[in-house]
Amino acid sequence: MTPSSDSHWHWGQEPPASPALQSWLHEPGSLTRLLRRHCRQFRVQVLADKVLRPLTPEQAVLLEARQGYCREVLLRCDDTPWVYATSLYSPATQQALPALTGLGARALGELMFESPDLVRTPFELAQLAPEEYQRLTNHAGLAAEMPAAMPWARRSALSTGCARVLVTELFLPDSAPYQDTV
Ligand SMILES: C=C(O[C@@H]1C=C(C(=O)O)C=C[C@H]1O)C(=O)O
Repeated sequence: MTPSSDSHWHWGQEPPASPALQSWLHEPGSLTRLLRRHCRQFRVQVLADKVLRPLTPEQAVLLEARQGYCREVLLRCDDTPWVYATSLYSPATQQALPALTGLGARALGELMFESPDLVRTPFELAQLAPEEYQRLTNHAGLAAEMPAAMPWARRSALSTGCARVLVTELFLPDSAPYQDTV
């Protein structure tokens, strides 16, 4: 499952009402850096790092390629998974930025935000439907309880030189700072 290209995720939804969540969803800097500021111990848990072949038609359009790579992680703060993230990129990007492959527990954000020429596209937002959330929790091995409010995700492409990575980040329901009520 690769949410950035999964047609079950309805991108382009209206932003949520909570100001805290709004500010997290629109944070333009490195999310890794922001998360590190909010916990004692930050950890990247790699769920998958794989070649996508063949691509779905939507992935092929997003990547402008016939095959691609997908890294799937949980960003854990003091061991609690706060963010589920996927990164999709093409073979051309892999060649332009070979360090992308085999990053292991090093955060992709730390690699990309090192580049002074890094730019990102405007964020698209999606709120998960309960069945999508259930699918994802099964897939990622997360606690399966249904949250009171469905979580929000954002996606944006990060580019540096010829490298372009489509990053999708889902803010998991927990006692994280972005869960402040309105
Ligand atoms: C894109 C960033 O990096 C984060 C780290 C990721 C990883 O290590 O695979 C994936 C997505 C991001 O949430 C960031 O820090 O902004």
